[in-house]
This record gives sequence, C-alpha cells and structure tokens, in this order.
Amino acid sequence: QQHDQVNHEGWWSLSDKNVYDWSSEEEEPDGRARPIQVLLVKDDHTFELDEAALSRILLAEEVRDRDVVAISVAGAFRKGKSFLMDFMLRYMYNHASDTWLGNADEPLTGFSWRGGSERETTGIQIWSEVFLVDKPDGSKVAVLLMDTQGTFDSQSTLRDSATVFALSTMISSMQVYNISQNVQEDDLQHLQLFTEYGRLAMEETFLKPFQSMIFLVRDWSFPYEFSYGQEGGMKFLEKRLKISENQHEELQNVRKHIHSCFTNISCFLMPHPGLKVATNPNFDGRIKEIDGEFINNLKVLVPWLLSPRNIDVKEINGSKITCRGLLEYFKAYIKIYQGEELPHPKSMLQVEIPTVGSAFAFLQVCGGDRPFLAPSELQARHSVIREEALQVFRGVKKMGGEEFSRRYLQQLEGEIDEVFVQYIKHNDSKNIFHAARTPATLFVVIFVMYVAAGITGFVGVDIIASLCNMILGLALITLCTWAYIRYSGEYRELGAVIDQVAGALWDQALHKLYNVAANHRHLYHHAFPGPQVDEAAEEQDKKRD
Ligand SMILES: Nc1nc2c(ncn2[C@@H]2O[C@H](COP(=O)(O)OP(=O)(O)OP(=O)(O)O)[C@@H](O)[C@H]2O)c(=O)[nH]1
Ligand SMILES: [Mg+2]
Repeated sequence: QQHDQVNHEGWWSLSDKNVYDWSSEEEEPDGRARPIQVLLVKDDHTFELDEAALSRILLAEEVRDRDVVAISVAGAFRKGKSFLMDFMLRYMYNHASDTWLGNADEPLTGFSWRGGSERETTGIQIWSEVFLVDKPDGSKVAVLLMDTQGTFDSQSTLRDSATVFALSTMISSMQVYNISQNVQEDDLQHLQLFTEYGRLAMEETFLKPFQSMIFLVRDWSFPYEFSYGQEGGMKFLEKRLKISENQHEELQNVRKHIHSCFTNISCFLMPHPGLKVATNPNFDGRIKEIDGEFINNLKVLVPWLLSPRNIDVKEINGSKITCRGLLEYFKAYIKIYQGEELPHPKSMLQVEIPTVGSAFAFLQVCGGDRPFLAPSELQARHSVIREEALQVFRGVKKMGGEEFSRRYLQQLEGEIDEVFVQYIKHNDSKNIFHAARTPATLFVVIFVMYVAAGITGFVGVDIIASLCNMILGLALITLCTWAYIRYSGEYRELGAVIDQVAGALWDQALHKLYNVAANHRHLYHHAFPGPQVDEAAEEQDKKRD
C-alpha cells in the first residue's frame, strides 16, 4: 500500500499534467508533451541550437534547480533508436504499475519512428516533459530523455555525425550506444573518433570526461554463446574490450581510449524483435506483434536503465549539474562546434598545414628564381621557419591525445629537416662555382697530365709519359661524356658519379693547395720581403670602405 503511494507521489508527480508554461499557444495547442528539436543540422552542414525551446524545457520552474539525469541513445541510423526511446517514455509515464508496457494493442508513440531505409530523426530531440524521480537516497532528480540523429546516413558528413554523437555524449549522463548484431571493430573505432572529437571541445580534466556508456547490441543472435541481457552482455563486452600484450597496437589503443573515456561501461544483448517489426510496413509498434523474447528482455532492459536506483546524475568535473547548468554547458559546447578552431574529424591531426607552410617559406627564401643564398644564412632562416612550423603544430587543436600527437610532432620535425636538405641542394646548385666544378677539375687534370706527359717524354721516362697520356685521354672522354649528359639529361646516374669524383678531387686538391700555401707562407715572405701589414688595421680599413 505504502509502496504504491510512494510511486504515485514520486514517479507520477509530473506525468499526468503538463507543467510547462508554453509561451506560444500555437506551438503547443493541446499542451501535450512531444519531442522538441533542440539541435538542428542545417542543409549547409552548420548547427543551430534552439535556445528558446531548450530553455523552456530546462528552465521550467519545477526542474531548473534539480540535479539532472540525461539519457541519450546514439548510434548508426535506422537501427531502432527512437523505437526503444518510446518504450523508455512508456516506462517513465507508467512506472507506477508493473505493467508499464501497457495494452498489447496500443500503438507505440513518442519520438517519431518508422520503418524504411531513409533516416528519420535529425539533430538532437529532447522530450518536452522532464520527469521528476525520487532516488532511493531521498533526492529528487530531473530525468531528461534525448533522441539523436543516426550516424552515417547518406545526407550527413562525418563531421555532422561526429558532432551529434559527441554532443549527445557530452550532455548525457548515460549514453546508450545502439549497435546492430555484434560489437565490431569499426563500432569501437567510431566510438573512439566521436569521443575524441567530444573531448577536444571540453576542458582538460584529470577525471574521465564522460559517465556511463551502455553498449546495446540489437538483434543479438548468439544467445548460446552469451545469453541475452546484462550479464551475458557484460561477459561479451569484457571479452571484446580486453587488452592484451600480444594485440596489435591499433587494437590496444582503441580499447585503452574507450576505457579512459567512461566511468562506467556496460552492455546489454537484445534479441531480434521478430520479422513483423523489421519488415512489415504497417507495423505500428503494438506489443502483440513483437516477439515474446524481445518483450521479456525489454522488461529487463528498460527498468535496468531507468529505475531510480540505477540512474546517474550528470556530473561535469566531478560536480553535479542541474537543469539550469546543463543549459549553460549545452550552449558553451555548441559554440565550440560552430566555430572554426576544431579540426575536421577526418584529419586526426592537422600535420600537413605546418609542413606545407614551412616548405612555402623556404621557397620564398631560396626557391625558384631566387639568387644563391649564403649557406649560413639559409641555416639561420631554417631554424626560424622550423620553430614557427612547430609552434603552429603545437597551437592547433589535435585529436588523438598527447602520446599520439608527439609521434606526429617527430614526424613533422623529420619532414621539415628533409625539406631543408632539399633546399640546401637546390641552393647549392645555384652557386656558379659549384656548377663549374666538374669541368674545371677535368680541365685542370687534362692540363696537368699534358704538361707532365710533355716533361716526362722529354726527359725520357716513357712509361710515365704514356701513363699521363692515358689519364689525359680518360679525362677527355669523361669531360665529353659529362657534357653530353648535362646537355641531354640522359644517364644521369653516371653524371652524378662523375660529379662526385670530380667534387672529391676538387676538395682534395683545394685542401692540399691550402695546406701547401699555409706551410710555405714563410717562404713567400722570405722571397718577397715587404712592409709588414698590420692585419687588424687592414680589417678596419675594409670596414670603413
Ligand atoms: N531488426 C530490428 N529492427 C528494429 C528493432 N527495433 C526497431 N526496429 C525497426 O527498425 C526500424 C527503424 O526504427 P527507428 O526507431 O525509426 O530507427 P532509428 O534508429 O531511430 O532511425 P533514425 O532516426 O533514422 O536514425 C523500424 O521499422 C522498427 O520497427 C530491433 O531491435 N531490431
Ligand atoms: Mg530515430
């Protein structure tokens, strides 16, 4: 008797009368509760929050200062999300009785659902009636039901899907992830992408950013492996989300990420509702036509989600949120998604921007038809440009977390250094002496050999003379070959070898020459004794000029 009364007083406190002061009578002529579109995804893929409508719901006098429980359903489109939501509504409205499922002939109404292959729900819809529920600890909380646009329909971009999913996860205290038949790796990957997209818009906290995640597997067809319901679901999910050492890094990362995002993770396996539900176009949701097994599990699922004992109050940064607070958060979050600062969810990290930027900066310094630049100057500019590019990278909002982005930072540094090496070569090729190095070296070799052959032949050391002649001939052939390669652009590998050998020879000879000159300076001074020049004074003269 008493139990009944509590239910009536507590649970029914709002259900049989409408508590909202609808500002516009035309909008809600009969005063009945209905789904309210609060988030709109427009044709040009921008988002709009209907603040007025949301305020009317969340700032109603009875609920605005109550702690809020927000329950949302999200997942791929056309998988029965709205259909399930309507059963939740029924539970909220009829909780007083054990027969909350109601009449077997009653059509299912509430959030709009239907059969067919085209999407139905768009944006985010909230049920206009917020339910007041007494928790076992004596507190009265406000329960908000939220239906969302299915992900991956053919009219939405990935960003649209990610935004709706992320927003609903950020706003809700319990997110039901509605998936079909199995938990596939791509389901987990999408969850990772969407939650990461959500986390980007939130402030960093040491707490897990989101609360309860309930994997709801629809049309589960392997009850002989894992039984329907929550227990089988938990065992199944545990297996799916297990992290082991010998797993590929990619698989481990997804699992670690999901564990790091939610305070509670659970799973429920739901049987198929029967062919009438799935394929009959005239099916209107009456229980009579739904498989008994589905109904039995529905009777477990909905109370498991919504019973006063099990609902979680929304918390952000560890503190409980009221309806009024939730409105403010909703407004703040949507602003971030409307702005430009978030990356596109497709490009997990915007690495290409700074790299391209840095290459472009190099181009302006020494690319194309710019004249030869002193190597030290190029090095200095490189350091500046590199630092700028890294700054850009650090400043851009990135998905994937610290560890992930560090790897990309290293990659970026590597790429910039590679670009730098390219430009050093490019710059060097503009040095006219550099370009003339090979023919000059060869000419010198030819000249030296010619003289050497002449002298040794004259002296009578024939064998050395013919050796010199042979080298001379070889150098001549090499020079012709080199000229042909430079002219025609063919056999470039051979050309590169010639350049290398000539370069080495040039460097060696220059080095030797310099050494010889340095060693014999005293001889020079001895041979041409002139007035001693004060080097410091000479320097100063130069500067004055
Ligand atoms: N196979 C199967 N079909 C279901 C289930 N629940 C509902 N349906 C059917 O799936 C179809 C789509 O239902 P909705 O609730 O409109 O689906 P939704 O996920 O909200 O779709 P969108 O709003 O377009 O994202 C309807 O014909 C339902 O009868 C289920 O558990 N399994
Ligand atoms: Mg829907």
